[in-house]
Amino acid sequence: NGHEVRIWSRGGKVSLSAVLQNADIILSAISMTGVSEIVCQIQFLPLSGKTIFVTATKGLDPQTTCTPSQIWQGAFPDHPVVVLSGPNLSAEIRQSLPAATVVASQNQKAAEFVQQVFSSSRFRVYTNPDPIGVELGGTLKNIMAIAAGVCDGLHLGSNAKAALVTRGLTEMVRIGQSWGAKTETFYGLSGLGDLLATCNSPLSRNYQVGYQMAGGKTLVEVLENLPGTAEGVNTCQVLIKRAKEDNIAVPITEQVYGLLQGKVTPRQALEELMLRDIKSEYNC
Ligand SMILES: NC(=O)C1=CN([C@@H]2O[C@H](COP(=O)(O)OP(=O)(O)OC[C@H]3O[C@@H](n4cnc5c(N)ncnc54)[C@H](OP(=O)(O)O)[C@@H]3O)[C@@H](O)[C@H]2O)C=CC1
Ligand SMILES: O=C(CO)COP(=O)(O)O
Repeated sequence: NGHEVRIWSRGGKVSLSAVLQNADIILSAISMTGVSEIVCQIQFLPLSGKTIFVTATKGLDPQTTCTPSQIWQGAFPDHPVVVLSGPNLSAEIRQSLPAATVVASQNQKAAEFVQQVFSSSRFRVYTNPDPIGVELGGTLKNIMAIAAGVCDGLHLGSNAKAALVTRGLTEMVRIGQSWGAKTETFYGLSGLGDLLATCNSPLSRNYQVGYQMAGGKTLVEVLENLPGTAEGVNTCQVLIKRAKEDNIAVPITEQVYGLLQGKVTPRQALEELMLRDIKSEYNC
């Protein structure tokens, strides 16, 4: 959009301090494993008092189970933090194909500023006042995308896929409700929207993990050749721990966890889900 953009990565030659100097917006798109470390580094650097942080990471911190925006906000309580999340497969964005996304913050003015900065004829940006809901949508759908990859890898058909994605959304809503997110957020772009994109696209790394494991590869073999991060693998571990503590039913996540741990085969995971106690659609 004609803005001055400075990019930093740990392998580059520019210093983090020079890149951040007087920035209106600092957008972090690093994988979950690096978030706490970068937050710590930035805490010691001089920033403009007006800087807005935007976080695009989709994951949960293994130690604290915090979301990335909670980590940023905890470290920078006087700066607005905005979550950017949506059905945004990067290979399609790179081709200038049209896409939409959500920017969410407790600070409405900051969200509107970020919306203005990022909106273009190829990228339609909506604001939302529920950052935790938007963030959890993008994060939890990664587990469902692994399951969807398994479903397609086993050639289980369209009925099975529709059932999985729909029950996956129900599971995401249940977790979100327990963590203080708004239910309606999960029916928007950052929830259902991202779920549809990643559960149906081989471009999704998380989908690829499930698809290739259904084809007989181990997790280690899949990750060796995967381009980039499949956040769902770590998110699944963190969520299992947190769901146990909070007593939330997460049947699909449990089967994905068993699969990733090598404790069940894709077919066994399917059987477990199909043979659960029969119940009302409204019950978990
Ligand atoms: N908000 C959205 O709509 C979307 C969000 N995402 C999310 O964005 C995040 C990144 O995805 P993606 O770019 O595909 O992943 P990649 O694995 O391709 O890239 C991860 C990046 O994080 C950097 N990184 C990791 N650890 C550290 C660290 N300790 N210090 C500094 N940098 C670090 C890596 O640096 P290096 O190259 O040096 O290893 C790399 O540049 C994920 O959480 C993903 O889920 C993805 C798509 C859309
Ligand atoms: O979050 C994404 C698109 O919205 C990217 O999905 P993957 O991380 O599964 O590739």
